[in-house]
Amino acid sequence: MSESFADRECEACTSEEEPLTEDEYDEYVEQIDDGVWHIVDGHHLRGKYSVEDFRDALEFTYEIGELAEEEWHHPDIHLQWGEVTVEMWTHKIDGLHLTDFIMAARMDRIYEKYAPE
Ligand SMILES: C[C@H](O)[C@H](O)[C@H]1CNC2=NC(N)=NC(=O)C2=N1
Repeated sequence: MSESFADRECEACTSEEEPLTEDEYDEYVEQIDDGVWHIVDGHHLRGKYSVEDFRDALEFTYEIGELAEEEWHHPDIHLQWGEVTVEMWTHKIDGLHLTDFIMAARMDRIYEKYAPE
C-alpha cells in the first residue's frame, strides 16, 4: 500500500515551481477524500471540521498552528463555535502543491481526537 499522505514528509517548495495541474490535484485529493476537504477554484483546499464547542475549536486550531510552525507551511484558519474551517495553498506559487495535501492529511490525523462522539 502506498505510504499515507499523513506519513509523508512535507517538501519545501520554491517559487520556480508550477502549481499542480487539475489532473494532479484531482489525483491527490483522492488520498484525503474524507468529506472534509474540497478543492476551491483549482487554487486551494478548504477543509471544514466539526467539533464539540468553542473550547475544542480553539484547542484544535492551536494544534494546527503548531503543525504549521513545525512544517513552516501555514493555512488560513476560521475559528467559530463548533467548527474550524481551514484553507490551504502554497503562497509562493499561488496555487496547490503536494505539501498542501500532506498538511491536510496531517490535520486530519490531529482531528481524530476532536471529532464529536
Ligand atoms: C516567506 C514565506 O512566507 C515562508 O517561506 C513560508 C511561510 N509559510 C507558508 N505557508 C504557505 N501556505 N505557503 C507558503 O508559500 C509559505 N511560505
